[in-house]
Amino acid sequence: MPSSPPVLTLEQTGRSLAGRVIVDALDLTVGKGEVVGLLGINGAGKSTTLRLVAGVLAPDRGTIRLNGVDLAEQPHTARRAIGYLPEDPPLYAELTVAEFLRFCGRLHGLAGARLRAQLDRTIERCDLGDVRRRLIGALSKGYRQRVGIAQAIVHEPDLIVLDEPASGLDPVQALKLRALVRSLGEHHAVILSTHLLPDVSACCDRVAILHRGRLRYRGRIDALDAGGLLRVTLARPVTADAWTGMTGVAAAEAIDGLRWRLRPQAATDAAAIAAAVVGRGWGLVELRSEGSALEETFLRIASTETEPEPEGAAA
Ligand SMILES: Nc1ncnc2c1ncn2[C@@H]1O[C@H](COP(=O)(O)OP(=O)(O)OP(=O)(O)O)[C@@H](O)[C@H]1O
Repeated sequence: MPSSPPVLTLEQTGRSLAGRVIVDALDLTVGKGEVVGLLGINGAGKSTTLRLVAGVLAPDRGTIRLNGVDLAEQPHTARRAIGYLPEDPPLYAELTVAEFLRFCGRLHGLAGARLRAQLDRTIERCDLGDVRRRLIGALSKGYRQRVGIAQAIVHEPDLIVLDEPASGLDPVQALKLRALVRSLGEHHAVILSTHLLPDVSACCDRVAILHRGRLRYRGRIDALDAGGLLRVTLARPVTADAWTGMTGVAAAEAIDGLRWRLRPQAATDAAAIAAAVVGRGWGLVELRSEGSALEETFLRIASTETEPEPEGAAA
């Protein structure tokens, strides 16, 4: 957890559109050096939240502060600290990658040697060197997403806002993109929206689960990873009592005589549990992860129709 004050602070932020409350009572912080994932099903309010954060849509209640500056009171100062990749990146198909990024840098007030240096740095960070002279309209979806991210970071903003950055990418491109987001999180505050659990597990430090416009859960990813369930298949039947006291087992539930669902005390306990089962001669047939606590939490929240659930760990 970063020790410096948050780059982004939302306090009881909300917005209605067309007479309907779209997001409400959002309380969230994002600090330098962390990636926060905003997770939610289609229509949960992720894009609306990010539009508010990026300053392209004004909240009608609550506040949003960038480095302590109220986005509503000083929009120009606050927005200088933001880089935004919307769901549909605003790219100019008829420009080359370098031309487009130079144009974006100028819009953010960069010029001369500083602009050239930032251009080179951004192209290198986003791995766009091979295509810098190619027309954007001729690029693959994966490269276009990278150009979208490049335009969001060319001015070195404190806060990077990414709306579904991995959407529509093949698995290889998605992996590369997650690595890029992870690296951006080392020096910036990053908030990204997604409905993909692997995105959150792979590149976020914290997750905020949004459902029907309200934040229903905020917590650290490592805390959720620690609670993942294990499914164990044995060659011989054992009793529930037999699991009691085994190092690393927090709870055990029988699926049938030979299959068990275990909750380990920590992710690293899976190896210890496997060793203990083998040591007891129970005939270990299989031990595998059965969905993470993140998945469990997300699916539980996403299946609620009306009343908000109590919040999980506060971020
Ligand atoms: N300009 C608007 N006017 C009226 N309703 C809107 C407007 N923009 C968004 N909405 C509604 O707000 C809700 C949340 O939309 P939003 O795009 O923020 O969700 P999302 O979580 O990003 O969804 P997705 O994953 O499908 O992109 C939806 O029901 C949407 O129809």
